[in-house]
Amino acid sequence: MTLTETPIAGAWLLEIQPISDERGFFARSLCVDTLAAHGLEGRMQQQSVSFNQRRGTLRGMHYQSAPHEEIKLVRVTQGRIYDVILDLRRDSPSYLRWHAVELSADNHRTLYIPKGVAHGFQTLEDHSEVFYQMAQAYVPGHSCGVRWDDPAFAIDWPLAAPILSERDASYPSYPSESA
Ligand SMILES: Cc1cn([C@H]2C[C@H](O)[C@@H](COP(=O)(O)OP(=O)(O)O[C@H]3O[C@H](C)C(=O)[C@H](O)[C@H]3O)O2)c(=O)[nH]c1=O
Repeated sequence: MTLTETPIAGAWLLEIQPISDERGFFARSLCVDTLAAHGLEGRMQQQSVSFNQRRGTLRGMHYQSAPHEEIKLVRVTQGRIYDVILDLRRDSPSYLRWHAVELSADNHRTLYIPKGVAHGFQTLEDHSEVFYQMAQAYVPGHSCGVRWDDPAFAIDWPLAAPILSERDASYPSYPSESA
């Protein structure tokens, strides 16, 4: 498994190193000690799955508010997504910067998302399934979000007219004094 830091401080891309033979391959996709050696948390509390019927579905941009901020590992077990992380940590050198990575069942990539960084994605294929592991539990009252299309972030999404939940379509604009 290799780790590459993204332009968002503390967010890392984990890639497998397949060991192939005539049957196919085997690969390590998560190692607590390897993450710890990079100062990252590998011990997860919960895992979830998000199934998305149609290409163009957009979920995000979500995070959990203090004191329940969450560390998240995201990968794709079916299909392909355009995965976006957005730094909302005011003290971060990458504050208000966003970064996108294509995650797919074929590339087996995992994104490590630190506390304070919002997450979202848009599916690039029908029937795309996203697998999450979180180091902190889900707390409904602390589930927050910012607008996918807020000019304060100017995130480039691949497909127009996304399929959105009512909630994701109705977040307020990011307060300009914060920007
Ligand atoms: C996240 C979550 C949701 N739920 C319930 C709440 C709703 O009744 C239902 C759907 O929730 P929501 O519309 O918030 O699901 P998504 O829009 O996929 O939210 C997720 O999408 C973005 C991209 C993420 O990074 C997070 O994993 C998460 O916020 O599942 C739970 O019971 N447990 C949970 O951990």
